[in-house]
Amino acid sequence: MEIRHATHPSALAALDTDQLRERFLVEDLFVAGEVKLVYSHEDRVVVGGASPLPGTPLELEPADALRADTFLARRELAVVVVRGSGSVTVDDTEHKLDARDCAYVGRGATVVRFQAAEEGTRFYLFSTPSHAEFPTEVARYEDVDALHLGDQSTSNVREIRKFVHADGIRSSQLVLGMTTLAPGSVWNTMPPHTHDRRTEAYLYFDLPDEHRVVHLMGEPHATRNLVVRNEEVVISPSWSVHSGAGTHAYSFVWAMGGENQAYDDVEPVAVTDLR
Ligand SMILES: O=C(O)C(=O)C[C@H](O)C(=O)CO
Ligand SMILES: [Zn+2]
Repeated sequence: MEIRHATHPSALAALDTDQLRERFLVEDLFVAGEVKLVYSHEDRVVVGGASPLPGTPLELEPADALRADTFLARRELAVVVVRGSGSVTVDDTEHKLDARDCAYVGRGATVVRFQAAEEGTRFYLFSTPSHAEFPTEVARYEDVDALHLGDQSTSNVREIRKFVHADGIRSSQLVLGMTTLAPGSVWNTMPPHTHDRRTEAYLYFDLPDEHRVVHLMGEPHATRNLVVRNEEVVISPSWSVHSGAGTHAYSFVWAMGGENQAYDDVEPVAVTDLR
């Protein structure tokens, strides 16, 4: 498991492009036949990718950094299928998942196993510390209500689906959903925002290989950008704006952990105040 330390916002100005990417961008999360994990000290979130080959399941193992016998001894986990289809087995129960479906696994589950039903299946993992037990649940993409946001004139028509949240699948602190841009729309999260009480990670997916998302981060008065490929993650500390424009439409999984689960507890930043 890779470890990433927390960053004070004042450090940002001195970071060159490579250093900025090393701290906030997670590349190469999906490697065939492997589970890859990155532990961030920003709210102690873990992002990961499980990419099993058909017929060879992969298990979620505890890592040294957790000092625990099982990965979920003191944590909770959400799993989203970003490519292909398969299943997640939690202890003795197998949950079949299609593309874009989400499974929540609560604290205390001992065995979590990923199986691919087809070549190229990829499971995105997001985990936070947990101080209470909640049951394992599955949210099917098609069954989750879509919130329609944005406008064609501002190139940000998009659908937001909340999977794990205060009024959906219950959790200790984890909140997760998915946003999909309409064809021709490119901007997410406009106006951008910060949320001092939560760290957030965006996993961009369904972006053609020859396209990129230019993701804005940093304090609103001093933004920096990360050029992001398909299936890469940006970690946004609580002080960082997060918003992006693609050279093509795309989807992303947004996931948060921290002080509260209030989706609306944000500090919006007017576009005209961005620098
Ligand atoms: O496009 C959007 O707007 C989003 O998806 C915003 C995210 O849900 C978010 O940043 C939640 O804090
Ligand atoms: Zn946010």
